[in-house]
Amino acid sequence: MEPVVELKHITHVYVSDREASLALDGLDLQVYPGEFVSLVGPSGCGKTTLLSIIAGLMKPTKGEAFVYGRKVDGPTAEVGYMLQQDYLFPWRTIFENASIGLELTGRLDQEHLARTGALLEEMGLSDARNLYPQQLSGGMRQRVALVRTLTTDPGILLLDEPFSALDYQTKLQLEDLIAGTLREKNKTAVLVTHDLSEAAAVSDRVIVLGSRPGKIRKSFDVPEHIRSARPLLAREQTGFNELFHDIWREMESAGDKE
Ligand SMILES: Nc1ncnc2c1ncn2[C@@H]1O[C@H](COP(=O)(O)OP(=O)(O)OP(=O)(O)O)[C@@H](O)[C@H]1O
Repeated sequence: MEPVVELKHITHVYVSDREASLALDGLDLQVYPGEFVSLVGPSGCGKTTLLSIIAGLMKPTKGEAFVYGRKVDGPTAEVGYMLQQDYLFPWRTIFENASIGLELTGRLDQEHLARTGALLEEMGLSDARNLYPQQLSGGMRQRVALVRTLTTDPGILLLDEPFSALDYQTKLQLEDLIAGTLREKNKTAVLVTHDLSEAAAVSDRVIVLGSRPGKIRKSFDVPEHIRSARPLLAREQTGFNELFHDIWREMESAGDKE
């Protein structure tokens, strides 16, 4: 099977007036169709840099990134990006916020608008479509951000700590909803998170990065019976705690105990 995301020997150096810092050092990664992969690792190990390179927002200093076999040389509609902050515009209604990607790409037609409505409904937001972001809870706002990302139908979703600003219960509910929705739609996802339990519960594969410079230390395949369960139930499966502790130990030796 061909990977949908492929990173070949990616090295990235940030250069400022005073210094140069090596953020990623010769990193290789393949992500396969429909896979849900999490990246965990100590603060500063290059997770966000990696996502920015896949998204085409940043060119690596060395190495090449491919998406669907094509070399990445800028952002494309095939890759959606969801962040910790929802960046909803306070002056636009929920529907107008959700459909902004369509507007920007000139696809504000009946078919796409109907899809936006259907996605809002799937996310339990039908009643909120004419409200404004400030009238919504954090969890609802992140659901709007997901709808906004999905309206343009990207095959690949990059998720940079989308749950980390939420309270615990909302976070668990949203993990379930988002992971379930992405699997159902057969999307490929790369999630950056500091929460090891979240990584183990939502992913097919958890990749631990080490820092200074950022490199892959180890990749953990999540056993079939855990990954086929919804995230909330995955945490109750036999072997989940062992997997969590194995990832934790790897993180500890990566120099961080988050
Ligand atoms: N614009 C920049 N200029 C200089 N150095 C940077 C820049 N952005 C990131 N870095 C450095 O590159 C390294 C990797 O940063 P990056 O944000 O990718 O790590 P991260 O793993 O996502 O961190 P965190 O978990 O804290 O979000 C860090 O040492 C960081 O200080």
